[in-house]
Amino acid sequence: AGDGAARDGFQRSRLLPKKRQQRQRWVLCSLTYGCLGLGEPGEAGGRSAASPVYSSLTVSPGGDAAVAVVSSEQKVYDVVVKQAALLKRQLRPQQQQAAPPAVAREMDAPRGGLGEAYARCGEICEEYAKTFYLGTLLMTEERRRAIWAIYVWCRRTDELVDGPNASHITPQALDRWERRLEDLFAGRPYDMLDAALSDTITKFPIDIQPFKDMIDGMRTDLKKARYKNFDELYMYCYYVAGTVGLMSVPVMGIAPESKATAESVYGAALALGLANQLTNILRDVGEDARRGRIYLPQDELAEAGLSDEDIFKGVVTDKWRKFMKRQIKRARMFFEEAERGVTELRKESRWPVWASLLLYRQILDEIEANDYNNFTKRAYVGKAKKVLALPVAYGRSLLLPYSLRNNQT
Ligand SMILES: CC(C)=CCC/C(C)=C/CC/C(C)=C/CC/C(C)=C/[C@@H]1[C@@H](COP(=O)(O)OP(=O)(O)O)[C@]1(C)CC/C=C(\C)CC/C=C(\C)CCC=C(C)C
Repeated sequence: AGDGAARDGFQRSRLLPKKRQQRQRWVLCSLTYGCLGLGEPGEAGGRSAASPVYSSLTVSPGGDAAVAVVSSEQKVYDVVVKQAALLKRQLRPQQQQAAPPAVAREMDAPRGGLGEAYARCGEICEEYAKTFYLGTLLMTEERRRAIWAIYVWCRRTDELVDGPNASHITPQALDRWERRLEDLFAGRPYDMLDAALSDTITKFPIDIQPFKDMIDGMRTDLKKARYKNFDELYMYCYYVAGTVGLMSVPVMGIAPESKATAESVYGAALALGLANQLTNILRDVGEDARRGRIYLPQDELAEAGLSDEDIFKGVVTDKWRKFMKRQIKRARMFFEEAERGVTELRKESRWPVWASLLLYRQILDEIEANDYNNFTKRAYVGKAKKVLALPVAYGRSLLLPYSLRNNQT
């Protein structure tokens, strides 16, 4: 169903009436302006109504402005629209309407079965992401357990390509992982941790598509070690991190008092995932290069007069500093885009999101403080700064949703 919908989305975006194309383009501009090297609005080369925002927007042979090649942003935006529509209708996709599996019902006792499965998810989450885990403790029990279950599925998926057995992972293994995902969405979990997610999807309107897309991202990671331009990198970041934002919104919930559209909240969640992943990439340039990987837009590297060899050599030069400044600026734009959306989440869900946003964004400051040496130094946010971020995050979580301030929507 997810694949079909994605195809529909692709077709739809090619055939969008002009007005809708313009509206979508505006929304996407707000997510991407500056991201293609454009300056601030009003700056020379900045965003204007005529700015070519999409890297792959083309003009048809007849000269008629048309979206002949759909950009990654457009494709992802179609997913956002679909996810938002599902949430609005509080409709579960067909796979999720299956009755809870017998195995899950038997396991619903607080200490045995499902209770234990969720507890194990919590332990894994605490082990890998302590600060985030602490943040989830503020959420209602049902939401917290659901976020843990999603976290564990994402972590396991990531471990397939990034963990100790990564060198043995084949596309076939990912196909098997995807079949397992389909089974758990159909109420047939394979193991205890899958059972927690299988239960979660019966409680929240979570769609399978972002999960499938994450697996697709891992497939990309197996075969692709270079990204031609930001459009390609954008797609990769959506697959491995933007998807996490889309999976999380139905659980975190939009505040009942919020006047924001579901689309804009999903857009913000996507932006936060992208911002986190771009930051992760910038922090890990040296580490990735040692594995032969360069998750940076090749065309922008070339524009800056840099080559793969320069990355492998790992010497900080003025060219590198200039290149990095541009990349950091882009990542910060996505964080900014996400901020408004966090205020629209349910009050009790905001703290962990603010905490992760503030902490992850600080990694960018640390890269600057290291004079852009991300080849041999790992940008790291110290304990004191981490601790300080928590009350700041808490303070922000008390703020009124942005859509309620001065009648903004
Ligand atoms: C509150 C919160 C942050 C919830 C998300 C919880 C969740 C389900 C996380 C899953 C993370 C995960 C294991 C993803 C697998 C792919 C991957 C590794 C992505 C990278 C994460 C960090 O990785 P890692 O732990 O290896 O990093 P360190 O090396 O330890 O630094 C990513 C960079 C992506 C993370 C993306 C998010 C957390 C998405 C955030 C967006 C939301 C929660 C939506 C919030 C809603 C609005 C409206 C803004």
